[in-house]
Amino acid sequence: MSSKGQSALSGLRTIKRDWSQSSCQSAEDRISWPATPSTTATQSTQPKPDNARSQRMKDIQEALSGMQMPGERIEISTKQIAIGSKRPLPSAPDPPPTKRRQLPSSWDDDSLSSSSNFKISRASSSSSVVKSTPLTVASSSSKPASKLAGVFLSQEQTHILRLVEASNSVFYTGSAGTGKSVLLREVIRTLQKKYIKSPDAIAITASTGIAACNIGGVTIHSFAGIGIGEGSAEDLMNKVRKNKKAASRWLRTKVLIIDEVSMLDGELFDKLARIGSLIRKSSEPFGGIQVVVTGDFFQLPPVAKGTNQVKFAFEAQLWSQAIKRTFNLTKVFRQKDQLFVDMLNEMRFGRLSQQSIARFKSLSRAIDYEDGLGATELFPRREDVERSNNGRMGHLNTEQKDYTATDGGTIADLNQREKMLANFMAPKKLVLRVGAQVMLIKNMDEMLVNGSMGKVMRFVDPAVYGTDYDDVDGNGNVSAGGKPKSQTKKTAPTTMLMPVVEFLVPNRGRREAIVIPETWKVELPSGEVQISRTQVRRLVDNVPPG
Ligand SMILES: Nc1ncnc2c1ncn2[C@@H]1O[C@H](COP(=O)(O)OP(=O)(O)OP(=O)(O)O)[C@@H](O)[C@H]1O
Repeated sequence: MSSKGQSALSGLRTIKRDWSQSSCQSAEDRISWPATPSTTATQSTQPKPDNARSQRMKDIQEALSGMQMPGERIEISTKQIAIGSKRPLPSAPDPPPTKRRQLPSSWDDDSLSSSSNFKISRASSSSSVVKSTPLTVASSSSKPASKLAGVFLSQEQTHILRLVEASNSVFYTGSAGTGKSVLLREVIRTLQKKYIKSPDAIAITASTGIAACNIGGVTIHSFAGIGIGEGSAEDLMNKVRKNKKAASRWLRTKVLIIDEVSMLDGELFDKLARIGSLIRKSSEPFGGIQVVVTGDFFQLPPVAKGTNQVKFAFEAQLWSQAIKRTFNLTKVFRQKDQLFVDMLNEMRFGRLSQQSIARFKSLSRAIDYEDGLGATELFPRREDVERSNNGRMGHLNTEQKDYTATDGGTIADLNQREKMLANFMAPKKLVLRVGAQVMLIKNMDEMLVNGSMGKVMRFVDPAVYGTDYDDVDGNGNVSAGGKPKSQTKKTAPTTMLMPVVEFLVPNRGRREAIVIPETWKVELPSGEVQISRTQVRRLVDNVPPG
C-alpha cells in the first residue's frame, strides 16, 4: 500500500513498517508466525461482567465526558496558563448527556511565574495537539531546554522541569504520547543531580509495581511502609513508626514522585498526605515534602475494593492543598498522523464518532508485513498472552532452549515475593525457539530499546560470540555504531547458550545482537534489594498492557 520511504504512522495509509533500509528477508528465510485466532480468544477468555464495576465505569465515562481536565485547553500566554471552560472535542457528533465532575479549584487557574516569553499556540478545537514546534528551541528560561539522548524537551516539558527543580509541587498530565514518561525521567535525573549528596532525598514511586519498575522505583505502598494501606491514617502512622526504615524514609525524603497516579485511590492519597504530616510534625500535606505527581486520569482507574466506589486521587480532600500547580502536556509526540491522533482523542474521551468507528473498523484486515515480523497482538490478561504465545511457539519445529530465571532479594514472604516478581515482565521460565518472534523488554542502548522486535536466529556460546553486538546490514556488513566481532569483548567460557536475535531497528535496517541475562530488581533508596530476577531480557512477542 505505501511506497518505500514513506514512514508508517497509524496504519491508516500503510501497512508497511518502513524502517528497513536494507533488503528484507527473503520469503524462503521467513518462518511463519501465525496470528492467534481472535474468535477463540474472545469466546474462551471473556471475563464475566461485574455489574457494580461496569456501572461505575459507565459513571466515570459519563463524568469524564463532561469534566474539565486541568489545562485541557491550556493556554500559555505571557504570564499565565488559563484553563479554559470546555474540553476540545474532536468532531464528535451528538455527544451523550454529560455529568460534571467537581474538580479542585486549583485546576482552574495556574500561573507561570518563571517565563516571560513562554508561548505555545493554543490547541485547536479539532485536536488537542499543538502543532509540532522545533524541539531545539530553548524556552525563555535562562537555562536551555534539557536534552535527553537525542531528544530535546519541548517548551512545555522544560517549563515543568524548571518548576520542579525550583521545589514546586506539581501534577502534570497529558494524553498518551505527550511525553509524560520522558519528562519524568528527566525530572528524576535533574533531582538526582540536585540532591547528589543525599540520594535518599528522592523517593521514586508509582501506584503499581509494573509502573514502579518502569521508572526504577518502588510502589508508593512500599515506600510508605503501610502494607496494603488499610486502616486510618493514624493506624498506618503507628505502623510506620514501628518500622524504623520506613519512618526514616519519610523523614529523609525531600521529593516524593508518584507516577501513574490515575490508579492511586483518593482515600489513600489523603492517608499518605496525613501520615507525612504526622510523622514529620508539620501541618502541611505530606509534611511539606515536595510532591511530583503524573499520570493520565483517562487511563486505568484505581482498583475498586468490594462494592465501594473508587475515588480518584484528584478527588482527595488534600489534593489541592498538596499540589498547587497542574499542567496538561498538549504536544503529542508519538503520532504524527493528525487524523489518527483525532481518532485516538475521541476514543480517549469515550466519544467515538460514527466516522471514526467506521475508520477503525476499516483497519481490520490480515496483515503481512514485508519485514517478516508478524503484528503484535494485545491482550488484557496474562493468560491470554500465554495462550497466544504458546500457540505460536507450537507452530515452530526448531531448536529450543529453556531459560529459568534466578530470583533474589530480602523479602521472605512467599506470597509477597510472587506478587512482586509478577510485576517484572521477565517470566520465571522462558522457552525460546529459533524463528520465534521476540520483543526486547529492557533497553540495551539507544537503538535496541524496550519494545524492539526481532527474531531468534540461533543460540550461541557468549564466549564465542562476544557479549557486544554488531550492526549488520543486508549484505552482512557491519554498519556505523556496531563493532566488528573481532573487537568485541569475550566473556568467560560458559556452557549456557544464549539467543542471537536479529532486531529491526528504525531507519537502521537490521541489527544482530546476542541477548544475555539481565537483572530486574526493586531497590529501596538505602540500596537494599527487596526482590530481584535475573532472566534473558526478552520475551516471546505478545505482552499484556501496562
Ligand atoms: N521532547 C520530545 N521530543 C521528541 N520526542 C519526544 C519528546 N518527548 C517525548 N517524545 C517521544 O514521544 C513518545 C511518547 O513519549 P512518552 O512515552 O514519554 O509519552 P507518555 O505521555 O508517557 O505516553 P503514555 O501515557 O502512553 O505512557 C516517545 O517515543 C518519546 O521518545
